[in-house]
Amino acid sequence: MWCSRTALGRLQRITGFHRAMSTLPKVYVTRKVPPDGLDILRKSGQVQFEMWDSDDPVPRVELLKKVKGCEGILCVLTEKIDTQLLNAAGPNLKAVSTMSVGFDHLSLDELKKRGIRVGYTPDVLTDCVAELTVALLLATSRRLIEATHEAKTGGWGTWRTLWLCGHELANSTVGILGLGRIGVAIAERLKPFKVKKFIYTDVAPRPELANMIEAEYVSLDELAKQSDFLAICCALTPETHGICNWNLFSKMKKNAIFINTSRGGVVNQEDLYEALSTGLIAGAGLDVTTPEPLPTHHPLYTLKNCGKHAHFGLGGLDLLRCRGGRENTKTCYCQYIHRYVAVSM
Ligand SMILES: O=C(O)[C@H](O)CO
Repeated sequence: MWCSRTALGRLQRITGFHRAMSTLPKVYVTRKVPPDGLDILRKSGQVQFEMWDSDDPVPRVELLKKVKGCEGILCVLTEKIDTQLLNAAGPNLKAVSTMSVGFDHLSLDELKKRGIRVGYTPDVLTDCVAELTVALLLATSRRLIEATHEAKTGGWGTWRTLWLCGHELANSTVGILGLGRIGVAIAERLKPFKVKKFIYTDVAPRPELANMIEAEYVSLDELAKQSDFLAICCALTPETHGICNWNLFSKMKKNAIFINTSRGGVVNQEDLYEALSTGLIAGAGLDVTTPEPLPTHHPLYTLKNCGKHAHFGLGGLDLLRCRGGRENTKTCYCQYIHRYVAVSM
């Protein structure tokens, strides 16, 4: 059902001309978004919109039908905004806005070619992803998941000298692949654990960010060789797709802990499995995988040294986000939808 509040007087002030409700630009919202955000869209009087009112993704066939003739699409990261979808939407489409920090599900070249404006939500998750990365890093290096399992299944026998010994952050070198806001936020949180050195790699040095955490720029090879803990924080792009592969793992230290909170696609999972099962690296903490969720019979689930958070998948971030700062997140979403309305006109 298409909904709108015409607020025609306001609309006339903004646009300078009268537009009947039926001619208001159509926006398709591909997922249930927070009510406050939706209210902004509703009250703007600038658009009529329809929303897929569910927490589950809209089926592709339905999506292709619904976007037909729309001027705006407000989507989330499960919707591939590609040539097929843009063709289905047709020439009216002026703006696509995604409620996500990552935008690897958008075909940017195609959008650019068609002159369609793009919005996304940088910053809204910086703190929660940094917290989640630290949580995964500590859980993996301190073997919390393994220890809980042992305690619950009777494996906790007498005290043994080296049983379940973990890996210490104190005096360690922490590597960051892809230094952006999230990488900086992770380093800021890890610093009090007495980390000796932060190193990073990216397409080019980023001195303004690196200075904030006194991080040294190194090559990818050096990052692999020197890191005791390696946090993957890069965006998924054609260049980073599968960048964490055998070549990288084989250069890492045997005691290294690998943490991925970016996108599953940056990791070659077969290579990661080999690296973990043969003891090439000590452990991995994964928030993201390919696919999501990872099938329950996946080999990674059989490994003790793989602290997978992936059964939460991306929902895991939502969970933490709600715990960590619900109000703040709501505000950010609303600002974002506000921006969307501005962009769509
Ligand atoms: O890109 C994002 O916004 C996050 O990965 C969602 O959880």
